[in-house]
Amino acid sequence: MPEIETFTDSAGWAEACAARLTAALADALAETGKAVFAGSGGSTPSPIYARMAAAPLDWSRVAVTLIDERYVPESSPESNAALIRRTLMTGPAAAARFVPLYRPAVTVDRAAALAAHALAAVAPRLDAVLLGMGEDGHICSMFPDSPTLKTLLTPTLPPTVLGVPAGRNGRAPSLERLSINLPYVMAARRVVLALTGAKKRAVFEREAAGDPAVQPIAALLANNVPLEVIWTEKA
Ligand SMILES: O=C1O[C@H](COP(=O)(O)O)[C@@H](O)[C@H](O)[C@H]1O
Repeated sequence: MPEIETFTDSAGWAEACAARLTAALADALAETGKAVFAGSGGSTPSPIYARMAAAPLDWSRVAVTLIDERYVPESSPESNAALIRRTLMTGPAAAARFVPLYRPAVTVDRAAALAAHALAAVAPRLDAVLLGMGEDGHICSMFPDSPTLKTLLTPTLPPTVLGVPAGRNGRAPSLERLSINLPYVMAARRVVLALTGAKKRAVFEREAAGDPAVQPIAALLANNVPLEVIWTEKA
């Protein structure tokens, strides 16, 4: 079980997450002259993004992408791209280049192939990754019960982006999705998992000990992803 770094205040939690991620981007900029950040969507990361946006990085040399996306255009309130543009890519950070996962293609699988191609051109390796986790244990768009889960969790594939179908019979996800796969996370320079709330902490602790073939968190740990788990009771 990895250490869960615990913060009693949400500001300290957001600050700690942002500091780890921007330090990884600064290291990459110093070593290679460029850096790639992949962020999560959902309700958790906005305070982290607000703090990252204030970091004194040369954002013009940073590429920003997503760990997963709903298969919707940026005009949709479900769009993770819209969230990250609004909360991270502001002020000096607006100079960063955004690499979207969503593409208005004929199918979600075709869109995933186009996104994988675009991402590979700028990011054979991600320098800083911010993961979130749903209360059902999904990370990225690796949903328990999804037919794409096994492929997304196969550690021997090359890093790529895959289409994820909507769940059937009321199961998550409600929309088609796009997701990076486990090898992208495994190859990353630094990976932060930002958790909030007692329920997610309990899910994490339970899933960490689970079957890596069907539980994303267990798969990350089994494949030695250097996960930095940072938790606070309330965001
Ligand atoms: O659908 C998603 O959910 C997870 C968790 O979201 P949250 O609202 O519980 O913070 C998120 O990490 C992922 O990027 C997003 O697409």
